[in-house]
Order: sequence, then structure tokens, then C-alpha cells
Amino acid sequence: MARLHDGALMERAAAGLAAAVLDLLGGGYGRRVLLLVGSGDNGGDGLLAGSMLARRGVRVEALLLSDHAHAAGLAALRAAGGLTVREVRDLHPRPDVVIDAIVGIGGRPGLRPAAVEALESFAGVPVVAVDVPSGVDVDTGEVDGPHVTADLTVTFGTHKVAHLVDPAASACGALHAVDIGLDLPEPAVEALQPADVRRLLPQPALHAHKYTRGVVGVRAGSSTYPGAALLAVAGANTGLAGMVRYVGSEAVASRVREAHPEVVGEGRVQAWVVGPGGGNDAAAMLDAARADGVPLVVDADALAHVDGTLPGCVLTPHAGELAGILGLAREEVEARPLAHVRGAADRFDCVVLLKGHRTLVAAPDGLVRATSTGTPWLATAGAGDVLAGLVGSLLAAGLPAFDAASLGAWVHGAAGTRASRGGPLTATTLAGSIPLLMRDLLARQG
Ligand SMILES: NC(=O)C1=CN([C@@H]2O[C@H](COP(=O)(O)OP(=O)(O)OC[C@H]3O[C@@H](n4cnc5c(N)ncnc54)[C@H](O)[C@@H]3O)[C@@H](O)[C@H]2O)[C@@H](O)CC1
Ligand SMILES: [K+]
Repeated sequence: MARLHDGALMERAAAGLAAAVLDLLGGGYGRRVLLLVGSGDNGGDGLLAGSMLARRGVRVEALLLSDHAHAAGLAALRAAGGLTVREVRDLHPRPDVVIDAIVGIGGRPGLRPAAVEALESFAGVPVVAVDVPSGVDVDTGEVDGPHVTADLTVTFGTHKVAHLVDPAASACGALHAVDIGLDLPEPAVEALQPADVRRLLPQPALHAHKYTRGVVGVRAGSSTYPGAALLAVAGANTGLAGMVRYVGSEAVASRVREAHPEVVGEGRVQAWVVGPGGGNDAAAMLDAARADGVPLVVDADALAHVDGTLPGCVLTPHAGELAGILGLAREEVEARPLAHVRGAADRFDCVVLLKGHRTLVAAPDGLVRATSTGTPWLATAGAGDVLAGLVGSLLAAGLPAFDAASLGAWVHGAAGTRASRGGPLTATTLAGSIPLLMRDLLARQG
């Protein structure tokens, strides 16, 4: 901002927005676009993009929702032949696309009645949000009152928290970022990209042997839930660590050995995975694992027994489990996931991985990584057990807890998408696709 004239940034933003809208429309001439325009620079972006679209033959109408509108944007739109109106009833029928330029990063959460009325009048028409869907809380991802639900969000300079954190992230639709040449500080919320994952992924050294690659131990499963043991072991046994140990009842252990002949019994480990399917044994599993003094992944039934602090460890709750730990209602965690995952990481002095549509991983210092991979098909029994095992293997391989958890969440989501190919998947096929996903990633190295 210091180096660039305001107008230059807005020009770049508007050009990127107009290009994305043309792409969505499949052309310009004869198409109809409605702009919903608020009082600030977000409205200015919309008006300026509207002028660019009008020059490409698009019939552009702007509904001005405030007495003030960005003056230069307004002049540009009118000069290009765009129309402006102040009432919904004065608009032509059904546009091909609605552009939400009501508010951006300067907006307060919620929408005014005139904006809500306009959005309701054109329900069913695809919506392109300018920078963020208006009405969401940009810096927390929270939602308080009415907001736009977009099919496409075109953002500028960098992703904002609302693009990465639910519930706002779910209102963004597809995301398209336009580089406008900003110099940006380190973010407090980040999302790993494939190149980051390749850099962080543990790979065997030239003279590696199984012990130098790390040994991960799994304490999971019970007579009621033997499958959880098999799936947690499947997640741990994807070849990222040098060896997997399983500790549990002989009945479950023999089934684990049958399914995974590489897996061995009790001994020294560099990390433990505790809790999936543990049932009534979960407290004892957690105590036994804690006694070793190595990093832990605490999942499922073991989460209810966490107390004190667990430096270097990872908790992997879903919203209901985190609510249980914090003594809150599930809905409260779902409404403010970023605040609560950070609160839990601070309270237990460990990394907390909150599973969901956008899995969040928080470190005790407040840094958060949001997971951008995954598919709703991953909401399937046992997928969480696989994730716990996977994170455990990354811990055993020597990654710090924050990297192990965020890398595990990314790989888990990407492997799920790979295995799903747009259709259903099971936890077993998910685990099987993890090494294939990593092979694809590493093949693109360099
Ligand atoms: N800062 C930057 O570097 C750039 C900003 N740009 C655009 O500028 C936007 C930010 O512009 P502004 O700071 O002017 O702020 P906004 O345009 O986001 O909104 C602020 C205006 O909306 C009003 N308002 C606040 N909450 C409202 C609500 N809930 N309902 C209705 N009106 C409300 C305020 O009174 C104020 O006039 C960005 O989101 C982006 O679209 C781009 O042009 C690119 C460069
Ligand atoms: K907007």
C-alpha cells in the first residue's frame, strides 16, 4: 500500500475480478450482470470491474445499496454504458451472475435489510463475491447474522481468515486469488501448499534403517471396536515411519498381525497413538503411553482423559469431542472453531487438530494451519482412526508436533480426494491411497 497508488491496486483487483467473471460466463457479449454495490472500496472494485465487463459487451446494472458509492468507479461504469438503480423493482429480470460488492475487508458482520432483499430476489442466480462473501466476519471466519453465500469468491493480494476457516469458508464457494503485488507480513493462519508438503515430508536418508526412520506405537481398539485398531495401524503403517508396534489384547493383536504382517509387539517407540476404539481401556492406554515420555497422538476415547499439559503432543478431536473437553456445547465450537482450537492449544500446551470440513491445527503460540484438501466423502467411519495413525507416524519420523499434525491433515485430505475421485470411499481405501498420493507428490519434486 505504501509503495503503490490506491488506484493502481484497485485497477488490478477489478481487472482480475472482471476476468474471472468473463471466464465464469464463458464470454461477454449479450451476458447480463447485476452488481450489488456498497459504500466502500469493495463497491469500487465491483463498479470498476463492471465498467470493464460493459466494455466487453456485457449488459451491466448496478444496484446502489448506499447513498455513497465509490465516485471513480461509478463514473467509470456510467461512461462504459452501465446502468445504476437504487431499487430492486427498477432492475431488469434475471441476470446471469450477481456480483456481491457490498462489503469487503472493511465490513462489519451481517447485512442490512436492503441487501438481504436484493439477494433473496435473485436466489438461484450464481453469485460471485468480491474479496469475501459480504456479511461474514473476515478476521475470524465467524458468522453473525445474514451473509452472502457465493459460488465463487475472487480475492485480492492474499487469502483472508474467512476463506480458510468455517463457517465462513463454506460460504465462499470456489476461491480465486488475484495477485495485486502486495508485500505481506507473516500470516497468523496459513494453509500448506503442495511445495510445502514436499519440503516437510520425511524421506529416508541414504543409509537409513528402520530404527533411524522412527518407530510408531499404536494403543487402540478393544473387543467392542477391534476395527479401530486395524485402521489406526493402517494409518501408521503407510511406510512413513520405519516400523509400527501394536499393543493391545491378544485377540485384537492377532487380527492386527493378520492384516499387517509387518507390525510387531511392545518395545521402544518414538511416538504413541492412543485412543481410537479404546472404549473403557482408553484411560489405561493413555497412562501407559504417557509413562514413556515420548510425543503422543491422543484421539477419540482417550481425549476424555486428558488433563494437565501435554507439550510436544497432538490432540485430534472433532467438534463434539473438543466441546466435551472444554465443557461447551458442540454448536459453540462449530460457531467459533478458530477461537476454540487456539484456546485448547493454549490450555493444554500442545498442538490441537480440530477435524472438520476445514481441519484446523493450532500450536500453543497461536499459529494455525487450515487444511485446504479433502472431500465430504471423508466423513466415513474409521477415517479419523487412519488420521491419528498417520500423524503418529510423522511424529515418530521426527517432525515437530505442529508440522506432523498439519502435514498429516493435508495428506489425509488429499489422499481422500485421490481415492474418492468424486465418489464414495472407505477408511481402508483411504489408507491404501496415502502412499500413492505421496508418490505423486514426490514425483513432481524439482
Ligand atoms: N486495501 C487494499 O489493499 C485493497 C482493497 N481493495 C478493496 O477494498 C475493500 C475494502 O474497502 P473499504 O476499506 O473501503 O471497506 P469495505 O468496502 O469493505 O466496507 C466499508 C464500508 O461499508 C460500510 N459497512 C460496513 N459494514 C457494513 C455492513 N455490514 N453492511 C453495509 N455496509 C457496511 C462502512 O460504513 C464503509 O463505508 C477490500 O475488501 C477490497 O475489495 C481492493 O481495491 C484492492 C486493494
Ligand atoms: K463482498
